[in-house]
Amino acid sequence: MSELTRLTLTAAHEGLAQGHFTATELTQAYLDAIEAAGALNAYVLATPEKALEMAKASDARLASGEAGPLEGIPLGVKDNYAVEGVRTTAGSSILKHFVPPYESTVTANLWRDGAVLLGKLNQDEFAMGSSTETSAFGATVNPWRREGSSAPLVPGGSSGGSAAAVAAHLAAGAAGTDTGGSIRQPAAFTGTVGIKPTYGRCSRWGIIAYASSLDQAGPIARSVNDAALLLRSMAGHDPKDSTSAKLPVPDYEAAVGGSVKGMRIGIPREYRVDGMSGEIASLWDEGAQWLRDAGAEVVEISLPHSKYALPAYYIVALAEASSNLARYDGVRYGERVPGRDIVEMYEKTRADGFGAEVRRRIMIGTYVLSAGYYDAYYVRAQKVRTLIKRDFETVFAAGIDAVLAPATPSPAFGIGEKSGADPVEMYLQDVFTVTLNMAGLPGIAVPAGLSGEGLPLGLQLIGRPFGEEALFSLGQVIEEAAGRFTCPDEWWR
Ligand SMILES: NC(=O)C[C@H](N)C(=O)O
Repeated sequence: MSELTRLTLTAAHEGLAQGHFTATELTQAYLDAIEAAGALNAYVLATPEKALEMAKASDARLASGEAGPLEGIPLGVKDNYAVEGVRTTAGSSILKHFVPPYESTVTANLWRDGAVLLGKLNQDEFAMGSSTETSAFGATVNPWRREGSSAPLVPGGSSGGSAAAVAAHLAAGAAGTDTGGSIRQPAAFTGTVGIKPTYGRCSRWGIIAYASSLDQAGPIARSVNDAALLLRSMAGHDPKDSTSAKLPVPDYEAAVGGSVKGMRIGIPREYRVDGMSGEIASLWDEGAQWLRDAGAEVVEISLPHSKYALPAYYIVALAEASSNLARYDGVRYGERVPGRDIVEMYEKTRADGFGAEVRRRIMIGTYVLSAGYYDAYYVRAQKVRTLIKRDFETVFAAGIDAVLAPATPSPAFGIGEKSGADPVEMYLQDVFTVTLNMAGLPGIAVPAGLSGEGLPLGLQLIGRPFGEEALFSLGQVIEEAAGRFTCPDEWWR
Protein backbone atom coordinates (compact mmCIF):
# COMPACT_ATOMS: atom_id res chain seq x y z
CA MET A 1 0.00 0.00 0.00
CA SER A 2 1.11 3.48 -0.72
CA GLU A 3 2.64 5.34 2.19
CA LEU A 4 0.65 8.37 1.07
CA THR A 5 -2.70 6.91 2.11
CA ARG A 6 -1.25 6.18 5.56
CA LEU A 7 -0.78 9.85 6.33
CA THR A 8 -3.31 11.55 8.56
CA LEU A 9 -5.18 14.38 6.90
CA THR A 10 -3.11 16.81 8.94
CA ALA A 11 0.15 15.23 7.73
CA ALA A 12 -1.07 15.07 4.12
CA HIS A 13 -1.94 18.76 4.32
CA GLU A 14 1.63 19.51 5.46
CA GLY A 15 3.16 17.30 2.76
CA LEU A 16 1.14 19.01 0.03
CA ALA A 17 1.97 22.48 1.33
CA GLN A 18 5.67 21.66 1.34
CA GLY A 19 5.54 20.09 -2.11
CA HIS A 20 6.62 16.59 -0.99
CA PHE A 21 3.94 15.18 -3.29
CA THR A 22 1.12 16.53 -5.44
CA ALA A 23 -2.63 16.37 -4.90
CA THR A 24 -2.80 14.26 -8.05
CA GLU A 25 -0.35 11.70 -6.62
CA LEU A 26 -2.18 11.60 -3.33
CA THR A 27 -5.55 11.21 -5.06
CA GLN A 28 -4.23 8.47 -7.35
CA ALA A 29 -2.89 6.57 -4.33
CA TYR A 30 -6.37 6.65 -2.78
CA LEU A 31 -8.06 5.66 -6.04
CA ASP A 32 -5.73 2.64 -6.29
CA ALA A 33 -6.51 1.68 -2.69
CA ILE A 34 -10.26 1.96 -3.36
CA GLU A 35 -9.95 -0.22 -6.43
CA ALA A 36 -8.15 -2.90 -4.42
CA ALA A 37 -10.71 -2.86 -1.60
CA GLY A 38 -13.86 -4.02 -3.37
CA ALA A 39 -14.30 -6.70 -0.68
CA LEU A 40 -15.16 -4.00 1.87
CA ASN A 41 -17.95 -2.48 -0.25
CA ALA A 42 -17.27 0.87 1.42
CA TYR A 43 -18.02 2.96 -1.67
CA VAL A 44 -21.26 2.73 -3.62
CA LEU A 45 -19.70 4.88 -6.32
CA ALA A 46 -16.10 5.91 -6.88
CA THR A 47 -15.64 9.04 -8.99
CA PRO A 48 -12.05 8.71 -10.31
CA GLU A 49 -12.40 11.12 -13.22
CA LYS A 50 -13.90 13.86 -11.12
CA ALA A 51 -11.33 13.17 -8.38
CA LEU A 52 -8.38 13.60 -10.73
CA GLU A 53 -9.90 16.71 -12.27
CA MET A 54 -10.38 18.24 -8.81
CA ALA A 55 -6.85 17.19 -7.79
CA LYS A 56 -5.41 18.87 -10.86
CA ALA A 57 -7.19 22.10 -9.97
CA SER A 58 -5.84 21.75 -6.42
CA ASP A 59 -2.31 21.35 -7.73
CA ALA A 60 -2.72 24.56 -9.71
CA ARG A 61 -3.94 26.42 -6.61
CA LEU A 62 -1.12 24.96 -4.49
CA ALA A 63 1.37 26.17 -7.10
CA SER A 64 -0.10 29.65 -7.29
CA GLY A 65 -0.32 30.11 -3.51
CA GLU A 66 -4.14 30.12 -3.42
CA ALA A 67 -4.52 26.87 -1.46
CA GLY A 68 -7.54 26.45 0.83
CA PRO A 69 -7.39 24.83 4.26
CA LEU A 70 -8.21 21.37 2.83
CA GLU A 71 -6.46 21.84 -0.49
CA GLY A 72 -5.87 18.55 -2.29
CA ILE A 73 -7.23 16.37 0.53
CA PRO A 74 -9.12 13.34 -0.88
CA LEU A 75 -12.39 12.68 0.94
CA GLY A 76 -15.31 10.31 0.68
CA VAL A 77 -18.87 11.51 1.21
CA LYS A 78 -21.78 9.52 2.60
CA ASP A 79 -24.31 8.83 -0.12
CA ASN A 80 -27.02 10.98 1.47
CA TYR A 81 -25.19 14.21 0.59
CA ALA A 82 -26.37 15.60 -2.73
CA VAL A 83 -23.36 16.19 -4.95
CA GLU A 84 -24.21 17.98 -8.17
CA GLY A 85 -23.98 15.70 -11.18
CA VAL A 86 -23.00 12.65 -9.09
CA ARG A 87 -25.50 9.85 -8.40
CA THR A 88 -26.85 10.18 -4.85
CA THR A 89 -28.98 7.34 -3.50
CA ALA A 90 -28.97 7.40 0.34
CA GLY A 91 -28.47 3.65 0.00
CA SER A 92 -31.97 3.20 -1.44
CA SER A 93 -33.12 1.58 -4.60
CA ILE A 94 -35.85 4.23 -4.92
CA LEU A 95 -33.05 6.72 -5.71
CA LYS A 96 -30.83 4.38 -7.71
CA HIS A 97 -30.83 6.69 -10.73
CA PHE A 98 -31.05 10.04 -8.93
CA VAL A 99 -28.45 12.58 -10.04
CA PRO A 100 -28.99 15.83 -8.13
CA PRO A 101 -28.81 19.08 -10.06
CA TYR A 102 -27.65 20.82 -6.85
CA GLU A 103 -24.93 20.54 -4.23
CA SER A 104 -25.38 20.17 -0.47
CA THR A 105 -24.05 23.12 1.52
CA VAL A 106 -21.67 20.97 3.59
CA THR A 107 -20.02 19.39 0.53
CA ALA A 108 -19.91 22.79 -1.19
CA ASN A 109 -17.99 24.05 1.86
CA LEU A 110 -15.50 21.17 1.54
CA TRP A 111 -14.88 21.86 -2.17
CA ARG A 112 -14.62 25.61 -1.45
CA ASP A 113 -11.74 24.74 0.91
CA GLY A 114 -9.99 22.62 -1.72
CA ALA A 115 -10.99 19.05 -0.81
CA VAL A 116 -11.17 16.39 -3.54
CA LEU A 117 -14.15 14.01 -3.92
CA LEU A 118 -13.16 10.33 -4.17
CA GLY A 119 -16.71 9.01 -4.31
CA LYS A 120 -19.93 8.25 -2.45
CA LEU A 121 -19.91 6.01 0.60
CA ASN A 122 -22.25 3.20 1.55
CA GLN A 123 -24.82 3.60 4.32
CA ASP A 124 -27.94 2.05 5.74
CA GLU A 125 -30.92 2.85 3.55
CA PHE A 126 -32.00 6.44 4.34
CA ALA A 127 -29.62 6.23 7.36
CA MET A 128 -31.95 3.78 9.10
CA GLY A 129 -29.77 1.27 10.86
CA SER A 130 -26.67 0.63 12.93
CA SER A 131 -24.79 -1.81 10.71
CA THR A 132 -24.91 -0.65 7.05
CA GLU A 133 -26.66 -3.92 6.26
CA THR A 134 -29.90 -2.30 5.07
CA SER A 135 -28.20 -0.64 2.07
CA ALA A 136 -29.71 -1.55 -1.31
CA PHE A 137 -26.09 -1.89 -2.47
CA GLY A 138 -25.20 -4.67 -0.04
CA ALA A 139 -23.51 -4.56 3.35
CA THR A 140 -20.21 -2.82 4.03
CA VAL A 141 -17.64 -5.02 5.77
CA ASN A 142 -15.61 -3.76 8.71
CA PRO A 143 -11.89 -3.78 7.90
CA TRP A 144 -11.35 -5.05 11.47
CA ARG A 145 -11.84 -8.71 12.37
CA ARG A 146 -11.73 -10.60 15.63
CA GLU A 147 -8.30 -11.96 16.37
CA GLY A 148 -7.82 -15.32 14.72
CA SER A 149 -11.17 -15.18 12.89
CA SER A 150 -12.10 -14.36 9.32
CA ALA A 151 -15.82 -13.95 10.06
CA PRO A 152 -16.98 -10.61 8.57
CA LEU A 153 -18.08 -7.94 11.02
CA VAL A 154 -20.29 -4.90 10.48
CA PRO A 155 -18.66 -1.45 10.49
CA GLY A 156 -21.63 -0.01 12.38
CA GLY A 157 -24.08 2.38 10.81
CA SER A 158 -25.58 4.18 9.32
CA SER A 159 -22.33 5.90 8.20
CA GLY A 160 -20.62 2.49 7.97
CA GLY A 161 -19.10 3.07 4.52
CA SER A 162 -17.59 6.33 5.76
CA ALA A 163 -16.06 4.72 8.85
CA ALA A 164 -14.78 1.64 6.98
CA ALA A 165 -13.22 3.82 4.25
CA VAL A 166 -11.41 6.02 6.75
CA ALA A 167 -10.20 3.03 8.81
CA ALA A 168 -9.01 1.12 5.74
CA HIS A 169 -7.16 4.16 4.32
CA LEU A 170 -9.58 4.54 1.40
CA ALA A 171 -10.14 8.23 2.21
CA ALA A 172 -8.26 10.78 4.28
CA GLY A 173 -11.54 11.61 5.99
CA ALA A 174 -15.26 11.44 5.34
CA ALA A 175 -18.46 13.39 5.77
CA GLY A 176 -21.11 11.38 7.60
CA THR A 177 -24.45 12.15 9.22
CA ASP A 178 -25.80 11.31 12.66
CA THR A 179 -29.46 11.13 13.65
CA GLY A 180 -29.17 8.82 16.65
CA GLY A 181 -25.56 7.66 16.60
CA SER A 182 -24.75 7.16 12.92
CA ILE A 183 -21.36 8.89 13.09
CA ARG A 184 -20.23 7.89 16.58
CA GLN A 185 -21.17 4.20 16.61
CA PRO A 186 -19.40 3.36 13.31
CA ALA A 187 -16.42 5.45 14.42
CA ALA A 188 -16.24 3.37 17.62
CA PHE A 189 -16.53 0.11 15.62
CA THR A 190 -13.64 0.99 13.31
CA GLY A 191 -11.14 2.76 15.56
CA THR A 192 -11.83 6.17 14.02
CA VAL A 193 -12.87 9.54 15.44
CA GLY A 194 -16.39 10.81 14.77
CA ILE A 195 -18.09 13.98 15.91
CA LYS A 196 -21.75 14.87 15.78
CA PRO A 197 -21.80 18.62 16.30
CA THR A 198 -24.57 20.62 17.96
CA TYR A 199 -27.85 20.61 16.04
CA GLY A 200 -27.65 23.66 13.79
CA ARG A 201 -23.85 23.75 13.60
CA CYS A 202 -23.81 22.37 10.03
CA SER A 203 -26.38 23.06 7.37
CA ARG A 204 -28.75 20.21 6.52
CA TRP A 205 -29.47 21.71 3.11
CA GLY A 206 -28.98 19.12 0.37
CA ILE A 207 -28.68 16.19 2.77
CA ILE A 208 -31.37 13.60 2.12
CA ALA A 209 -33.65 13.95 5.14
CA TYR A 210 -34.36 11.16 7.60
CA ALA A 211 -35.56 12.88 10.81
CA SER A 212 -35.12 16.61 10.34
CA SER A 213 -35.13 17.65 14.01
CA LEU A 214 -32.31 15.19 14.75
CA ASP A 215 -30.16 14.91 11.58
CA GLN A 216 -26.72 16.53 11.73
CA ALA A 217 -23.67 16.39 9.49
CA GLY A 218 -20.23 15.67 10.88
CA PRO A 219 -16.83 14.22 10.01
CA ILE A 220 -15.27 10.79 10.52
CA ALA A 221 -11.48 10.96 10.63
CA ARG A 222 -8.32 9.18 11.70
CA SER A 223 -7.41 11.61 14.46
CA VAL A 224 -9.01 14.24 16.65
CA ASN A 225 -7.05 16.95 14.84
CA ASP A 226 -8.24 15.68 11.44
CA ALA A 227 -11.84 15.78 12.69
CA ALA A 228 -11.33 19.37 13.89
CA LEU A 229 -10.03 20.47 10.48
CA LEU A 230 -12.94 18.84 8.68
CA LEU A 231 -15.63 20.20 10.99
CA ARG A 232 -14.29 23.72 10.65
CA SER A 233 -14.84 23.49 6.94
CA MET A 234 -18.23 21.73 7.10
CA ALA A 235 -19.80 24.00 9.74
CA GLY A 236 -21.34 27.42 9.40
CA HIS A 237 -24.56 29.34 9.00
CA ASP A 238 -26.57 28.78 5.85
CA PRO A 239 -29.59 30.90 4.93
CA LYS A 240 -30.97 27.85 3.09
CA ASP A 241 -31.42 25.92 6.38
CA SER A 242 -33.63 27.81 8.84
CA THR A 243 -32.33 25.62 11.69
CA SER A 244 -28.67 26.41 11.04
CA ALA A 245 -27.12 28.58 13.73
CA LYS A 246 -26.05 32.14 13.04
CA LEU A 247 -22.77 31.81 14.91
CA PRO A 248 -19.16 32.17 13.80
CA VAL A 249 -17.20 28.92 13.37
CA PRO A 250 -14.32 28.71 15.84
CA ASP A 251 -10.85 27.48 14.94
CA TYR A 252 -11.42 23.94 16.19
CA GLU A 253 -7.84 22.91 15.47
CA ALA A 254 -6.67 25.47 18.03
CA ALA A 255 -8.77 23.65 20.67
CA VAL A 256 -6.96 20.35 20.02
CA GLY A 257 -4.23 20.16 22.62
CA GLY A 258 -5.94 22.84 24.72
CA SER A 259 -5.77 22.42 28.49
CA VAL A 260 -8.58 20.56 30.23
CA LYS A 261 -7.35 21.56 33.66
CA GLY A 262 -10.23 22.41 35.94
CA MET A 263 -12.90 21.14 33.54
CA ARG A 264 -15.66 19.26 35.30
CA ILE A 265 -16.61 15.96 33.72
CA GLY A 266 -19.82 14.17 34.63
CA ILE A 267 -20.21 10.39 34.76
CA PRO A 268 -23.94 9.68 34.45
CA ARG A 269 -25.06 7.03 36.90
CA GLU A 270 -27.95 5.95 34.65
CA TYR A 271 -25.59 4.95 31.84
CA ARG A 272 -24.37 1.98 33.90
CA VAL A 273 -27.04 -0.08 32.18
CA ASP A 274 -27.86 -3.67 33.11
CA GLY A 275 -25.69 -6.13 31.32
CA MET A 276 -22.89 -3.66 30.53
CA SER A 277 -19.83 -5.76 29.77
CA GLY A 278 -16.89 -5.62 32.17
CA GLU A 279 -14.73 -4.61 29.26
CA ILE A 280 -16.81 -1.50 28.50
CA ALA A 281 -17.15 -0.62 32.19
CA SER A 282 -13.40 -0.72 32.76
CA LEU A 283 -12.69 1.26 29.58
CA TRP A 284 -15.03 3.94 30.91
CA ASP A 285 -13.18 4.00 34.28
CA GLU A 286 -9.86 4.19 32.48
CA GLY A 287 -11.06 7.13 30.37
CA ALA A 288 -12.18 8.97 33.52
CA GLN A 289 -8.73 8.40 35.01
CA TRP A 290 -6.99 9.78 31.90
CA LEU A 291 -9.06 12.96 32.16
CA ARG A 292 -8.26 13.22 35.89
CA ASP A 293 -4.56 12.78 35.13
CA ALA A 294 -4.84 15.69 32.69
CA GLY A 295 -6.24 17.91 35.45
CA ALA A 296 -10.00 17.55 34.96
CA GLU A 297 -12.32 16.91 37.86
CA VAL A 298 -14.54 13.85 37.43
CA VAL A 299 -17.83 13.68 39.30
CA GLU A 300 -20.86 11.41 39.28
CA ILE A 301 -24.01 13.00 37.89
CA SER A 302 -27.59 11.98 37.29
CA LEU A 303 -29.46 12.18 33.99
CA PRO A 304 -32.67 10.64 35.35
CA HIS A 305 -34.65 10.35 32.11
CA SER A 306 -31.91 8.58 30.13
CA LYS A 307 -33.69 5.26 30.02
CA TYR A 308 -36.61 6.75 28.14
CA ALA A 309 -34.42 8.25 25.43
CA LEU A 310 -34.24 5.20 23.18
CA PRO A 311 -38.00 4.46 23.01
CA ALA A 312 -38.79 8.17 22.63
CA TYR A 313 -36.18 8.48 19.84
CA TYR A 314 -37.72 5.59 17.91
CA ILE A 315 -41.07 7.41 17.99
CA VAL A 316 -39.88 10.92 17.11
CA ALA A 317 -37.39 9.78 14.43
CA LEU A 318 -39.86 7.42 12.77
CA ALA A 319 -42.68 9.96 12.82
CA GLU A 320 -40.45 12.46 11.04
CA ALA A 321 -39.20 9.79 8.65
CA SER A 322 -42.73 8.83 7.62
CA SER A 323 -43.38 12.44 6.73
CA ASN A 324 -40.03 13.06 4.99
CA LEU A 325 -40.26 9.89 2.91
CA ALA A 326 -43.74 10.73 1.64
CA ARG A 327 -42.02 12.65 -1.16
CA TYR A 328 -40.93 9.40 -2.87
CA ASP A 329 -44.16 8.93 -4.75
CA GLY A 330 -42.91 8.03 -8.20
CA VAL A 331 -44.05 11.42 -9.51
CA ARG A 332 -41.63 14.10 -8.42
CA TYR A 333 -38.37 12.18 -8.51
CA GLY A 334 -36.92 8.76 -7.87
CA GLU A 335 -38.02 5.46 -9.38
CA ARG A 336 -41.52 4.74 -10.62
CA VAL A 337 -43.22 1.39 -11.03
CA PRO A 338 -46.26 1.87 -13.29
CA GLY A 339 -49.73 0.71 -12.20
CA ARG A 340 -53.26 0.66 -13.59
CA ASP A 341 -54.08 3.89 -11.79
CA ILE A 342 -52.29 6.42 -9.61
CA VAL A 343 -52.98 4.59 -6.34
CA GLU A 344 -51.56 1.35 -7.68
CA MET A 345 -48.57 3.27 -9.05
CA TYR A 346 -47.90 4.73 -5.56
CA GLU A 347 -48.26 1.36 -3.93
CA LYS A 348 -46.02 -0.48 -6.34
CA THR A 349 -43.39 2.26 -6.40
CA ARG A 350 -43.10 2.42 -2.63
CA ALA A 351 -43.34 -1.34 -2.07
CA ASP A 352 -40.66 -1.95 -4.64
CA GLY A 353 -38.42 1.05 -3.94
CA PHE A 354 -38.04 0.79 -0.15
CA GLY A 355 -36.34 -2.02 1.75
CA ALA A 356 -37.96 -3.88 4.65
CA GLU A 357 -36.53 -1.72 7.47
CA VAL A 358 -37.56 1.52 5.77
CA ARG A 359 -41.07 0.16 5.19
CA ARG A 360 -41.29 -0.87 8.84
CA ARG A 361 -40.26 2.59 9.99
CA ILE A 362 -42.68 4.37 7.66
CA MET A 363 -45.49 2.21 9.04
CA ILE A 364 -44.56 2.81 12.68
CA GLY A 365 -44.08 6.52 12.03
CA THR A 366 -47.47 6.79 10.31
CA TYR A 367 -49.10 4.88 13.17
CA VAL A 368 -47.72 7.12 15.93
CA LEU A 369 -48.89 10.21 14.04
CA SER A 370 -52.36 8.87 13.30
CA ALA A 371 -55.34 10.60 14.93
CA GLY A 372 -56.09 7.96 17.56
CA TYR A 373 -52.50 7.50 18.72
CA TYR A 374 -50.91 10.92 18.28
CA ASP A 375 -51.27 11.96 21.92
CA ALA A 376 -50.38 8.56 23.35
CA TYR A 377 -47.16 8.18 21.41
CA TYR A 378 -45.93 11.21 19.51
CA VAL A 379 -46.89 13.92 21.99
CA ARG A 380 -45.66 11.86 24.89
CA ALA A 381 -42.33 11.20 23.18
CA GLN A 382 -41.92 14.93 22.58
CA LYS A 383 -42.52 15.56 26.28
CA VAL A 384 -39.89 12.96 27.15
CA ARG A 385 -37.56 14.74 24.77
CA THR A 386 -38.01 17.95 26.76
CA LEU A 387 -37.23 16.09 30.00
CA ILE A 388 -34.04 14.65 28.51
CA LYS A 389 -32.98 18.11 27.38
CA ARG A 390 -33.67 19.46 30.88
CA ASP A 391 -31.57 16.72 32.49
CA PHE A 392 -28.58 18.02 30.55
CA GLU A 393 -29.43 21.67 31.19
CA THR A 394 -29.49 20.94 34.91
CA VAL A 395 -26.03 19.34 34.99
CA PHE A 396 -24.53 22.04 32.77
CA ALA A 397 -26.04 24.73 35.01
CA ALA A 398 -24.36 22.99 37.95
CA GLY A 399 -20.97 23.52 36.31
CA ILE A 400 -20.43 20.31 34.34
CA ASP A 401 -18.45 21.01 31.14
CA ALA A 402 -18.85 17.62 29.47
CA VAL A 403 -20.21 14.15 30.08
CA LEU A 404 -18.13 10.99 29.60
CA ALA A 405 -19.81 7.74 28.53
CA PRO A 406 -19.12 4.68 26.41
CA ALA A 407 -19.89 5.14 22.72
CA THR A 408 -21.47 1.72 22.24
CA PRO A 409 -22.61 -1.19 24.40
CA SER A 410 -20.28 -3.64 22.58
CA PRO A 411 -17.55 -3.86 19.97
CA ALA A 412 -18.45 -4.57 16.30
CA PHE A 413 -20.73 -7.57 15.84
CA GLY A 414 -20.97 -10.08 13.03
CA ILE A 415 -22.79 -9.49 9.77
CA GLY A 416 -26.26 -11.02 10.15
CA GLU A 417 -25.95 -11.26 13.93
CA LYS A 418 -28.48 -8.55 14.80
CA SER A 419 -30.53 -8.31 11.64
CA GLY A 420 -32.95 -11.09 12.54
CA ALA A 421 -36.62 -10.99 13.46
CA ASP A 422 -36.35 -8.59 16.40
CA PRO A 423 -35.42 -5.08 15.23
CA VAL A 424 -35.00 -3.91 18.84
CA GLU A 425 -31.71 -5.81 19.04
CA MET A 426 -30.34 -3.38 16.47
CA TYR A 427 -32.06 -0.34 18.01
CA LEU A 428 -30.31 -1.08 21.35
CA GLN A 429 -27.01 -0.17 19.67
CA ASP A 430 -28.05 3.46 20.10
CA VAL A 431 -28.54 3.35 23.87
CA PHE A 432 -25.61 5.70 24.63
CA THR A 433 -25.82 7.87 21.54
CA VAL A 434 -29.47 8.92 21.04
CA THR A 435 -29.80 11.00 24.20
CA LEU A 436 -27.73 13.84 22.85
CA ASN A 437 -29.48 13.90 19.48
CA MET A 438 -32.73 14.27 21.41
CA ALA A 439 -31.16 17.19 23.32
CA GLY A 440 -29.43 18.67 20.23
CA LEU A 441 -26.02 18.46 21.92
CA PRO A 442 -22.60 17.73 20.41
CA GLY A 443 -20.82 14.40 20.98
CA ILE A 444 -17.47 12.99 19.94
CA ALA A 445 -16.45 9.32 19.82
CA VAL A 446 -12.75 8.66 20.24
CA PRO A 447 -11.03 5.25 20.03
CA ALA A 448 -9.93 4.33 23.52
CA GLY A 449 -8.84 0.71 23.55
CA LEU A 450 -9.19 -2.78 22.14
CA SER A 451 -11.60 -5.49 23.25
CA GLY A 452 -10.39 -8.90 24.42
CA GLU A 453 -10.87 -10.07 20.82
CA GLY A 454 -8.75 -7.25 19.44
CA LEU A 455 -11.56 -4.98 18.23
CA PRO A 456 -11.64 -1.21 18.71
CA LEU A 457 -13.76 0.34 21.46
CA GLY A 458 -14.72 4.00 21.75
CA LEU A 459 -15.50 6.49 24.45
CA GLN A 460 -17.92 9.33 23.96
CA LEU A 461 -17.83 12.87 25.28
CA ILE A 462 -21.01 14.93 25.27
CA GLY A 463 -20.69 18.72 25.35
CA ARG A 464 -22.68 21.86 26.03
CA PRO A 465 -24.55 23.43 23.13
CA PHE A 466 -21.87 24.69 20.70
CA GLY A 467 -19.24 23.36 23.10
CA GLU A 468 -17.36 21.44 20.39
CA GLU A 469 -14.05 23.06 21.32
CA ALA A 470 -14.09 21.44 24.78
CA LEU A 471 -14.81 18.10 23.11
CA PHE A 472 -11.77 18.46 20.86
CA SER A 473 -9.55 19.28 23.87
CA LEU A 474 -10.92 16.39 25.92
CA GLY A 475 -10.94 14.01 22.95
CA GLN A 476 -7.29 14.70 22.36
CA VAL A 477 -6.47 13.76 25.95
CA ILE A 478 -8.12 10.38 25.39
CA GLU A 479 -6.39 9.96 22.04
CA GLU A 480 -3.02 10.73 23.52
CA ALA A 481 -3.50 8.32 26.42
CA ALA A 482 -5.00 5.50 24.35
CA GLY A 483 -2.95 5.89 21.18
CA ARG A 484 -4.29 5.52 17.63
CA PHE A 485 -5.68 2.29 16.27
CA THR A 486 -4.99 0.83 12.85
CA CYS A 487 -6.25 -2.52 11.52
CA PRO A 488 -3.42 -4.98 12.05
CA ASP A 489 -4.03 -6.84 8.80
CA GLU A 490 -5.10 -5.57 5.36
CA TRP A 491 -6.81 -8.83 4.42
CA TRP A 492 -9.00 -7.18 1.77
CA ARG A 493 -6.17 -6.26 -0.58
N1 LIG B 1 -29.34 7.35 11.69
C1 LIG B 1 -28.80 7.05 12.86
O1 LIG B 1 -28.25 7.90 13.51
C2 LIG B 1 -28.80 5.63 13.25
C3 LIG B 1 -29.83 5.10 14.15
N2 LIG B 1 -29.36 3.79 14.54
C4 LIG B 1 -31.15 4.93 13.46
O2 LIG B 1 -31.35 3.93 12.83
O3 LIG B 1 -32.00 5.76 13.56
